[in-house]
Amino acid sequence: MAFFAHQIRRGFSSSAVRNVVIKQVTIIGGGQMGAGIAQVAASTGHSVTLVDTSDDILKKSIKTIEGSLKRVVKKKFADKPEAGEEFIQKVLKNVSTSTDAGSAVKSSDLVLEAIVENLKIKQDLFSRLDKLAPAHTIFASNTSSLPISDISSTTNRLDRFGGLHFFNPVPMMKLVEVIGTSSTSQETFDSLLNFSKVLGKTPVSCKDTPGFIVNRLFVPYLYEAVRLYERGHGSKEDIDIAMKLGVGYPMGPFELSDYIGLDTIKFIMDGWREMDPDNTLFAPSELMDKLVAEGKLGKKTGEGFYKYK
Ligand SMILES: CCCCCCCC(=O)CC(=O)SCCNC(=O)CCNC(=O)[C@H](O)C(C)(C)COP(=O)(O)OP(=O)(O)OC[C@H]1O[C@@H](n2cnc3c(N)ncnc32)[C@H](O)[C@@H]1OP(=O)(O)O
Ligand SMILES: NC(=O)C1=CN([C@@H]2O[C@H](COP(=O)(O)OP(=O)(O)OC[C@H]3O[C@@H](n4cnc5c(N)ncnc54)[C@H](O)[C@@H]3O)[C@@H](O)[C@H]2O)C=CC1
Repeated sequence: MAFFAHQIRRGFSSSAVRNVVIKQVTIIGGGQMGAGIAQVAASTGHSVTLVDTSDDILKKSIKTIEGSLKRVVKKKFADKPEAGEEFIQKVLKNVSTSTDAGSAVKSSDLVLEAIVENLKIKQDLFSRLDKLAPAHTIFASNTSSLPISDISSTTNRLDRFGGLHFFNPVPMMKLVEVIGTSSTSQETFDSLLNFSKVLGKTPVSCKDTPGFIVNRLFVPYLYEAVRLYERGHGSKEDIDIAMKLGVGYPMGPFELSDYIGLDTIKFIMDGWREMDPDNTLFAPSELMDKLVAEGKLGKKTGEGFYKYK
């Protein structure tokens, strides 16, 4: 019975199309995440089109991919530098770039969006692409915090829409959260799970709830670390050391906040507070607000909780 209910929830029907085997991938957004996802997809034999708003940005994306591939190859092909170089060239051949999302999606099995974390902009993008992509094409978002059902609501492919949430840095982090809404079909969900596995990642199944699994637990933790520091209960350095050596996290909460970007973390928390103002887990932090207002957003601006220049 439980199994049956699950199938209904995912919109399974006997006439539904079979699972889509994902070979051609369009990734919209060539920033931190999009470039990383493109690299991993191309490294695992997919044909990737990376889309952004300008050729200059796309040139930077390819440079990032090249730099990251060099780091991967240094380890993977430590004794065979020529094979390593061959691997890099092969991977780069699998990636093409475009500033025209509409044309790029026409031959795609999967359109994965990793653009700015703004609901309206994501909705507009998918609404436009919905009219241009083939019927079988699956749409997915890499959003950190927005409901997938809100992003998909402007399309007519609710059954072929899900979430694929990767982690930064994508080439190193093994997890992918696969998110199904109440309309995502079982076939779509399975295709996304399979795709994650083919990328060499470990997928976990998530509901379309705020922050899915990881961010729902981790964003309040990062904020509580800042509040603990604000209360004068520990220095930033000691809190970072404590979490690294006490529970084995690779980065302490202040290092990780700077790495992700304080604006991103604050944006997520502000959104959740708006939805649930009485939840004390979502309480603000004066220091976080002040640093973001001053443009001290972390590593990317040279200063956040720590200085990087
Ligand atoms: C969650 C809160 C809310 C956020 C909301 C938005 C965010 C999200 O929605 C979800 C997220 O992504 S949350 C962030 C998740 N990521 C983490 O927690 C990263 C934690 N840090 C680490 O795992 C390691 O420090 C790390 C792997 C980064 C680096 O390793 P190490 O600490 O050992 O330092 P390194 O010496 O620099 O690196 C060691 C070797 O790792 C390889 N590597 C690192 N970055 C790479 C990259 N980008 N590409 C390819 N290879 C890379 C590399 O082999 C490096 O060796 P070298 O190249 O010789 O240095
Ligand atoms: N940074 C992180 O640690 C993580 C971020 N995410 C999510 O991934 C998404 C992207 O994040 P980042 O890569 O960090 O952002 P980013 O700012 O590094 O890159 C976003 C890219 O999208 C491009 N872009 C914006 N609007 C566009 C449009 N309409 N069409 C084509 N390209 C467009 C921008 O030019 C930029 O290159 C966001 O939804 C974010 O919440 C998810 C996991 C981790």
